[in-house]
Amino acid sequence: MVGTAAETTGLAELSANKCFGGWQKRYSHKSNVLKCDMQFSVFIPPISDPNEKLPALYWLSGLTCTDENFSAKAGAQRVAAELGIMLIMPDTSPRGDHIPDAADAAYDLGLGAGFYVNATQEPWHNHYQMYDYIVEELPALIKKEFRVKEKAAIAGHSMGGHGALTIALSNMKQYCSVSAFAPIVNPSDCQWGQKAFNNYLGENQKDWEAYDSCMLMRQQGKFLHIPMLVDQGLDDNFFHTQKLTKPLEEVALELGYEAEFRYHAGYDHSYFFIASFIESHLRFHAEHLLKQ
Ligand SMILES: N[C@@H](CCC(=O)N[C@@H](CSC=O)C(=O)NCC(=O)O)C(=O)O
Repeated sequence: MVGTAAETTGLAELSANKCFGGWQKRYSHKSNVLKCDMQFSVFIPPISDPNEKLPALYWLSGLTCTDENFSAKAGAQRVAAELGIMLIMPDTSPRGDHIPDAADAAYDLGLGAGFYVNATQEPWHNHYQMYDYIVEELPALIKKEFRVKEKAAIAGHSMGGHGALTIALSNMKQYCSVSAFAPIVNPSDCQWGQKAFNNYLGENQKDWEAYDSCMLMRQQGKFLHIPMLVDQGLDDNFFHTQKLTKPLEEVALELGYEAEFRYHAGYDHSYFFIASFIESHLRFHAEHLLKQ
């Protein structure tokens, strides 16, 4: 189907590499939401029945990443091919010379650090609408260009784990399952999150609650449930300082929200950690994706 609606979406294929019987591909397109050209990567598993809709998993990457870190480093394609899961890997911020960046080009604000929020503050709000891009614009494009099942799974790492959890907890009917590696779960109470939220959302901390997993689980988790898996390395140097994983587990325990939190001795914050456990995340999501 790719290419048939290229004129209307501005979708262009940048690269295609055969991989485990499927295809690793990269596309660019015009984003109306972010007001810039964006790139994203996909892995399309080997397809036996072209009429069947593919189960799809969105992967949200962390600070400094593009759409390419996960496809190059996580080693997810072999198991995604076996399970027949399509992987969709967006970029982490709007891109281009006209896009505002941190004044000092800091790695934790601006380009590569969109935090999956809809910014309300100058100079960010005109382009930094990553929440709407991930929840609405990109899925609409994917559904137009590929045959995918109605509900997707969503996963991510660190800032991307925060994105996956907040998006899933706010849109439990759109996603079938969520998982995260070393997610920032309480951004309102750590340096990375406070810096981003002060800049993108302003000083009123009430406006931060819609993007804080702990707060969202308290608000939504009493009434609704989405299957959740979280992995955390115990040698992760950001574990305590950036409020990764543990505060959300505490809320889940308090509410009786069923979710699996796993801690792994010796693992750090890197893609080596992700590569070590990505297979079980894919199998976890496959179970829920294939129920549709
Ligand atoms: N450069 C920074 C840390 C940057 C970093 O560790 N980025 C992680 C995500 S951290 C949270 O969102 C990452 O995925 N990097 C890309 C990679 O391919 O490893 C520092 O020096 O502290």
